[in-house]
Amino acid sequence: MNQDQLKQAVARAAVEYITPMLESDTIVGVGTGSTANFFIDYLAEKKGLFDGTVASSEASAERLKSHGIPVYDLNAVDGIRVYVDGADETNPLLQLIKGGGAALTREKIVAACSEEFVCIADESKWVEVLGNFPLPVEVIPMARSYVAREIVKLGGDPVYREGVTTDNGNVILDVHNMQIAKPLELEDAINNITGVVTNGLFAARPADVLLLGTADGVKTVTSKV
Ligand SMILES: O=C(CO)[C@H](O)[C@H](O)COP(=O)(O)O
Repeated sequence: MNQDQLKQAVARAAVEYITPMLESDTIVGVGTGSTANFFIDYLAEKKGLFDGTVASSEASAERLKSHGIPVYDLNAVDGIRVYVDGADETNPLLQLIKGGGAALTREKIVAACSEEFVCIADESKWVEVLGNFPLPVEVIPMARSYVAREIVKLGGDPVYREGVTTDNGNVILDVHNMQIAKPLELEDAINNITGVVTNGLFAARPADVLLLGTADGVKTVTSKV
Protein backbone atom coordinates (compact mmCIF):
# COMPACT_ATOMS: atom_id res chain seq x y z
CA MET A 1 0.00 0.00 0.00
CA ASN A 2 1.24 3.48 -0.73
CA GLN A 3 1.08 6.34 1.78
CA ASP A 4 -2.24 7.67 0.49
CA GLN A 5 -3.81 4.23 0.81
CA LEU A 6 -2.55 3.99 4.40
CA LYS A 7 -4.06 7.42 5.12
CA GLN A 8 -7.36 6.31 3.61
CA ALA A 9 -7.32 3.14 5.71
CA VAL A 10 -6.83 5.02 8.99
CA ALA A 11 -9.41 7.61 8.04
CA ARG A 12 -11.91 4.85 7.36
CA ALA A 13 -10.97 3.16 10.64
CA ALA A 14 -11.51 6.44 12.51
CA VAL A 15 -15.04 6.76 11.16
CA GLU A 16 -15.74 3.20 12.32
CA TYR A 17 -14.15 3.96 15.70
CA ILE A 18 -16.35 7.01 16.36
CA THR A 19 -19.59 5.66 14.88
CA PRO A 20 -20.83 4.27 18.25
CA MET A 21 -20.39 7.80 19.69
CA LEU A 22 -22.60 9.46 17.08
CA GLU A 23 -25.93 10.67 18.45
CA SER A 24 -28.22 13.57 17.59
CA ASP A 25 -26.31 15.91 19.92
CA THR A 26 -22.74 14.71 19.23
CA ILE A 27 -20.15 17.27 18.17
CA VAL A 28 -17.08 15.90 16.36
CA GLY A 29 -13.81 17.82 16.29
CA VAL A 30 -12.13 17.65 12.91
CA GLY A 31 -8.45 18.22 12.21
CA THR A 32 -6.46 19.46 9.26
CA GLY A 33 -4.29 17.92 6.55
CA SER A 34 -4.44 15.21 3.93
CA THR A 35 -5.30 12.40 6.38
CA ALA A 36 -7.99 14.55 7.99
CA ASN A 37 -9.35 15.32 4.51
CA PHE A 38 -9.92 11.61 3.89
CA PHE A 39 -11.62 11.42 7.29
CA ILE A 40 -13.94 14.30 6.33
CA ASP A 41 -14.88 12.59 3.09
CA TYR A 42 -15.77 9.33 4.89
CA LEU A 43 -17.49 11.17 7.76
CA ALA A 44 -19.88 12.62 5.18
CA GLU A 45 -21.40 9.13 4.84
CA LYS A 46 -22.56 9.47 8.49
CA LYS A 47 -24.02 12.97 8.27
CA GLY A 48 -27.45 13.12 9.82
CA LEU A 49 -26.39 10.67 12.55
CA PHE A 50 -24.78 13.46 14.60
CA ASP A 51 -25.22 17.17 15.29
CA GLY A 52 -22.15 18.68 13.62
CA THR A 53 -18.49 19.52 13.84
CA VAL A 54 -15.93 22.03 15.05
CA ALA A 55 -13.06 22.43 12.57
CA SER A 56 -9.42 23.18 13.35
CA SER A 57 -8.92 25.26 10.21
CA GLU A 58 -10.75 27.28 7.60
CA ALA A 59 -9.72 24.69 4.99
CA SER A 60 -11.32 21.83 6.92
CA ALA A 61 -14.42 23.93 7.61
CA GLU A 62 -14.81 24.55 3.88
CA ARG A 63 -14.41 20.85 3.08
CA LEU A 64 -16.94 19.86 5.74
CA LYS A 65 -19.45 22.42 4.46
CA SER A 66 -18.96 21.22 0.88
CA HIS A 67 -20.26 17.85 2.09
CA GLY A 68 -23.23 19.50 3.82
CA ILE A 69 -21.85 18.74 7.30
CA PRO A 70 -22.68 21.49 9.84
CA VAL A 71 -19.67 23.39 11.22
CA TYR A 72 -20.03 25.28 14.50
CA ASP A 73 -17.99 28.00 16.14
CA LEU A 74 -16.29 26.47 19.16
CA ASN A 75 -17.91 29.10 21.39
CA ALA A 76 -21.35 27.89 20.31
CA VAL A 77 -20.97 24.30 21.54
CA ASP A 78 -20.91 22.85 25.05
CA GLY A 79 -18.15 20.36 24.35
CA ILE A 80 -16.61 18.04 21.80
CA ARG A 81 -17.12 14.29 22.18
CA VAL A 82 -14.17 13.23 20.05
CA TYR A 83 -11.46 14.92 18.01
CA VAL A 84 -9.91 13.19 15.00
CA ASP A 85 -6.72 14.57 13.47
CA GLY A 86 -3.47 13.58 11.82
CA ALA A 87 0.08 14.24 12.99
CA ASP A 88 3.55 14.83 11.63
CA GLU A 89 5.17 12.57 14.21
CA THR A 90 4.06 10.42 17.14
CA ASN A 91 6.13 8.72 19.81
CA PRO A 92 5.04 5.63 21.80
CA LEU A 93 3.45 7.86 24.47
CA LEU A 94 1.29 9.36 21.70
CA GLN A 95 2.95 12.72 22.20
CA LEU A 96 2.86 14.42 18.83
CA ILE A 97 4.44 16.98 16.58
CA LYS A 98 1.71 18.76 14.62
CA GLY A 99 1.44 21.90 12.54
CA GLY A 100 2.87 20.85 9.20
CA GLY A 101 -0.28 22.43 7.79
CA ALA A 102 0.12 25.54 9.99
CA ALA A 103 -3.09 24.80 11.92
CA LEU A 104 -1.39 23.90 15.21
CA THR A 105 -3.00 26.53 17.45
CA ARG A 106 -6.58 25.77 16.52
CA GLU A 107 -5.73 22.06 16.59
CA LYS A 108 -4.42 22.41 20.13
CA ILE A 109 -7.51 24.33 21.21
CA VAL A 110 -9.89 21.76 19.73
CA ALA A 111 -7.88 18.92 21.29
CA ALA A 112 -8.01 20.65 24.68
CA CYS A 113 -11.81 20.86 24.49
CA SER A 114 -12.32 17.24 23.45
CA GLU A 115 -13.18 14.29 25.66
CA GLU A 116 -11.13 11.99 23.46
CA PHE A 117 -8.40 12.65 20.88
CA VAL A 118 -8.00 10.06 18.16
CA CYS A 119 -4.87 10.49 16.08
CA ILE A 120 -4.79 9.01 12.58
CA ALA A 121 -1.42 8.48 10.94
CA ASP A 122 0.45 6.27 8.53
CA GLU A 123 3.44 4.37 9.86
CA SER A 124 5.96 6.89 8.48
CA LYS A 125 4.91 9.17 11.36
CA TRP A 126 5.96 6.72 14.10
CA VAL A 127 9.25 7.62 15.86
CA GLU A 128 10.90 6.67 19.13
CA VAL A 129 12.11 10.24 19.75
CA LEU A 130 10.30 13.30 18.40
CA GLY A 131 12.20 15.89 16.41
CA ASN A 132 13.13 14.63 12.99
CA PHE A 133 10.18 16.62 11.67
CA PRO A 134 10.88 20.34 12.19
CA LEU A 135 8.79 21.61 15.10
CA PRO A 136 6.31 24.33 14.00
CA VAL A 137 5.92 27.37 16.25
CA GLU A 138 3.17 29.96 15.63
CA VAL A 139 4.46 33.45 16.37
CA ILE A 140 3.01 36.97 16.46
CA PRO A 141 4.61 38.59 13.36
CA MET A 142 6.37 41.47 15.15
CA ALA A 143 8.09 39.01 17.54
CA ARG A 144 9.52 36.77 14.82
CA SER A 145 13.21 37.69 15.13
CA TYR A 146 13.14 37.85 18.93
CA VAL A 147 11.48 34.44 19.19
CA ALA A 148 13.96 32.98 16.71
CA ARG A 149 16.89 34.18 18.85
CA GLU A 150 15.33 32.69 21.99
CA ILE A 151 14.79 29.35 20.23
CA VAL A 152 18.47 29.30 19.22
CA LYS A 153 19.31 29.62 22.95
CA LEU A 154 17.22 26.47 23.53
CA GLY A 155 19.37 24.62 20.97
CA GLY A 156 17.07 24.75 17.94
CA ASP A 157 17.54 26.04 14.43
CA PRO A 158 14.44 28.11 13.54
CA VAL A 159 13.51 28.68 9.89
CA TYR A 160 10.83 31.18 8.87
CA ARG A 161 8.12 29.48 6.78
CA GLU A 162 8.00 32.08 4.03
CA GLY A 163 4.70 32.95 2.41
CA VAL A 164 2.57 31.28 5.10
CA THR A 165 0.09 33.18 7.26
CA THR A 166 -1.95 31.15 9.73
CA ASP A 167 -5.74 31.34 10.04
CA ASN A 168 -5.01 33.55 13.06
CA GLY A 169 -2.92 36.03 11.04
CA ASN A 170 0.43 34.91 12.44
CA VAL A 171 3.68 33.42 11.06
CA ILE A 172 5.37 30.04 11.52
CA LEU A 173 8.94 29.24 12.55
CA ASP A 174 9.97 25.62 11.89
CA VAL A 175 12.57 24.49 14.39
CA HIS A 176 15.11 22.07 12.90
CA ASN A 177 17.77 19.90 14.51
CA MET A 178 16.12 19.12 17.82
CA GLN A 179 16.00 15.61 19.23
CA ILE A 180 13.23 16.14 21.74
CA ALA A 181 14.12 13.97 24.73
CA LYS A 182 11.79 15.86 27.10
CA PRO A 183 8.68 16.91 25.15
CA LEU A 184 6.76 18.29 28.14
CA GLU A 185 9.62 20.53 29.17
CA LEU A 186 10.28 21.79 25.65
CA GLU A 187 6.58 22.45 25.01
CA ASP A 188 6.51 24.64 28.12
CA ALA A 189 9.84 26.34 27.42
CA ILE A 190 8.86 27.43 23.91
CA ASN A 191 5.38 28.50 24.98
CA ASN A 192 6.97 30.69 27.63
CA ILE A 193 8.80 32.82 25.04
CA THR A 194 6.99 36.13 24.69
CA GLY A 195 5.45 36.38 21.24
CA VAL A 196 4.87 32.65 20.83
CA VAL A 197 1.21 31.76 20.36
CA THR A 198 1.86 28.06 20.73
CA ASN A 199 4.10 25.31 19.43
CA GLY A 200 3.29 22.06 17.69
CA LEU A 201 4.30 19.74 20.53
CA PHE A 202 1.28 17.90 21.86
CA ALA A 203 2.87 16.52 25.02
CA ALA A 204 0.72 18.04 27.78
CA ARG A 205 -2.32 16.88 25.81
CA PRO A 206 -1.22 13.80 23.85
CA ALA A 207 -3.58 11.68 21.78
CA ASP A 208 -5.65 9.11 23.68
CA VAL A 209 -5.75 6.63 20.83
CA LEU A 210 -3.61 6.24 17.72
CA LEU A 211 -4.92 4.48 14.62
CA LEU A 212 -1.68 3.67 12.81
CA GLY A 213 -1.76 2.60 9.18
CA THR A 214 0.75 -0.16 8.45
CA ALA A 215 1.33 -2.65 5.66
CA ASP A 216 -0.21 -5.27 7.97
CA GLY A 217 -3.38 -3.25 8.57
CA VAL A 218 -4.54 -0.53 10.95
CA LYS A 219 -3.15 -0.92 14.46
CA THR A 220 -4.87 0.61 17.48
CA VAL A 221 -2.32 1.99 19.93
CA THR A 222 -2.96 3.55 23.32
CA SER A 223 -0.29 5.26 25.38
CA LYS A 224 -0.79 2.77 28.19
CA VAL A 225 0.56 -0.11 26.06
O1 LIG B 1 -0.83 19.09 12.03
C1 LIG B 1 -1.32 19.06 10.93
C2 LIG B 1 -1.76 20.29 10.22
O2 LIG B 1 -1.41 21.45 10.92
C3 LIG B 1 -1.51 17.77 10.23
O3 LIG B 1 -2.26 16.93 11.05
C4 LIG B 1 -0.18 17.16 9.97
O4 LIG B 1 0.62 18.08 9.24
C5 LIG B 1 -0.30 15.85 9.18
O5 LIG B 1 -0.74 16.12 7.89
P1 LIG B 1 -1.00 15.00 6.82
O6 LIG B 1 -2.19 14.22 7.29
O7 LIG B 1 -1.24 15.75 5.54
O8 LIG B 1 0.23 14.13 6.73
